[in-house]
Amino acid sequence: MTRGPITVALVGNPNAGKSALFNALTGARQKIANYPGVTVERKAGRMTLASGEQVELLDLPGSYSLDPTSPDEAVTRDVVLGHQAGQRKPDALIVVLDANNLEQHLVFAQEVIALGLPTVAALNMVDLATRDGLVLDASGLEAALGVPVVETVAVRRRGLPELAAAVGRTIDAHPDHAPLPSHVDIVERRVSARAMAKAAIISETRKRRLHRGLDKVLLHPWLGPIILFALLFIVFQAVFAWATPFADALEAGVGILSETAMAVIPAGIVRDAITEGVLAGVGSVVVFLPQIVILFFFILVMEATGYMARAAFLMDRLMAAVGLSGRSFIPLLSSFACAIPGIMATRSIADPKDRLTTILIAPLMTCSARLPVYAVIIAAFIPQTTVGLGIGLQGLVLFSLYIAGIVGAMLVALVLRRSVAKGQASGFIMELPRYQWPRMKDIAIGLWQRAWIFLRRAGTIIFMVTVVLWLMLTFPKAGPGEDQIDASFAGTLANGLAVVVEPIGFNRDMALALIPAMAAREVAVSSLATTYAVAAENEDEAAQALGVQLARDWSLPMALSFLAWFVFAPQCLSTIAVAKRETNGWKWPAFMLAYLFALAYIAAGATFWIATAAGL
Ligand SMILES: Nc1nc2c(ncn2[C@@H]2O[C@H](COP(=O)(O)OP(=O)(O)OP(=O)(O)O)[C@@H](O)[C@H]2O)c(=O)[nH]1
Ligand SMILES: [Mg+2]
Repeated sequence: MTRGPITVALVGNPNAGKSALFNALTGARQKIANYPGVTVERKAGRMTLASGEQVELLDLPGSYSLDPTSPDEAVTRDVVLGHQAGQRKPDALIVVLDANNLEQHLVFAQEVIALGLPTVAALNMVDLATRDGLVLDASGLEAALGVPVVETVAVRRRGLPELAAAVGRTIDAHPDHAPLPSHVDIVERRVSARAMAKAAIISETRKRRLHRGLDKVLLHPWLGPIILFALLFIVFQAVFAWATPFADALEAGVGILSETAMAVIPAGIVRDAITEGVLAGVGSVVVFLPQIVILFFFILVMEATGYMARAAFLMDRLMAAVGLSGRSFIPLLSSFACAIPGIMATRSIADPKDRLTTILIAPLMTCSARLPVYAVIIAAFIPQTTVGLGIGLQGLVLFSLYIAGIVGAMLVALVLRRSVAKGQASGFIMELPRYQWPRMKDIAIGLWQRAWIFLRRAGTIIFMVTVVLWLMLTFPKAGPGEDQIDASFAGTLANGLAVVVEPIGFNRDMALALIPAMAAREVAVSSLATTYAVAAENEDEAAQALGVQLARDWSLPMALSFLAWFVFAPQCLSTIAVAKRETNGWKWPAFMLAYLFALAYIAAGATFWIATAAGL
């Protein structure tokens, strides 16, 4: 039998080091990088076997299965099965395994070996395994897989002659290709991958074992989500419990500034602008700095330790259930800071409908700008009691608001994926980073950045909007016996809007806060503070904390309905603008605006009427 030029193909999971091996074996310069999905098409090169025979070597895109979920995986399947036009089935395969992720990589390796082509396994990246204290048994693995296993370090060219020799021997030993019937399904392959990976370990350091044990618990199908939920719960408890002394100190500081302004600035418009607008308004927002810092402290620690990637892994299943892929997790997670970077991060999502859905639900993740709004209302209306087990009621309510946003987002995604953004969930497998202790310096820098963003917002947009609002509340001046707010420009507008929001329990002052809050969420707090300061009959009343004034003027159902509104209401105008840029038009931002307003209206209304009916 005559053979054409012999073709050997490199296959394996993404990021196994196939392209690095390809370059080392052929002298080519294929792009390699430390993330999955670098190679997206087949590339050919020449390599020389020990016999001096020249063979064609193919570098293929990484793949998790011969049952492809993406176009690049389809390339691999077509080449390996000989379905590629103008290309024979390869004469041999080199399946590349990452020694550090053996269990995961062996799943696909078994599927490849079952094809029955002459196959050699390259146990790659053994240098990293050795560094981490993992020693593997290549010959044991060879017996388990039924194909030669050669240890390699592609980037140091180690094991390459041995690999080429093994390939030559295997081709000679298998003159024809008789596919083995394969009755093994993916679940069985996973089980045997786990057994083989375990059996292949000769020795492992305690640290590595500890990390694996940690993953067993944290990624456990039901224990993992419970731990994640519990952790988040603790975070929100801490946001209230730890922040209180700092927030009180800041509030006292703002109070002192206000008194000083009263004392040194002669009565008049300038003093009012400073005390009612800047100090009452902007000051009421700045006092939430501690809460923001504490929330981001936890987020940064979870990211730095490697836990956040595991949370994404856990969430993948939930996301798939609503038709989203785990790729949406990171954009949605960033949206907890702010929807703008979140929406921009959706660029990493390949599927356009997946991406659109993620953009549309990103505003439902509770951005940090909403934290002051939640915190001020909760502090004013929810008693500082515990509900047993030392669980604070205030933290619990805050946690529920975040959960309400997430649940809302999942439900909306479910609907969107069955209507305007119809599509199937695509699979998502990610490499999990190593666990490590967070570096305090990195955390400190991250916190400083978040704090600075918050303070800069307070000093710019929140400041400007509040001052404009103060002007609109102060003019025109009320006649004798007239209410200053009702007489003002802002009050006139608010009274108009109040007609629309009255059915959901909002009063004039709440309606008034809604419009400027479109510029930045926190402005809802500063505008309430400014409104009450302007409306105050005397200086003592004006000096009262915002919380006291809210508790006096609002009922509990009103407060709850205001909270419900902010869970769903569309975010700031910048978010809408980014959505327009990322979707190339006004259609989707308009849709987003409409559905979020509708949801907010319904949720706030339902909350108000249910709370009222319950006698709260
Ligand atoms: N330390 C070490 N690094 C390696 C080794 N082999 C590959 N790498 C690195 O691993 C990363 C992934 O290598 P690639 O060759 O791009 O992986 P690939 O399998 O082609 O990945 P895809 O094209 O995404 O499927 C790169 O950063 C390589 O430098 C190795 O043996 N040791
Ligand atoms: Mg590659």
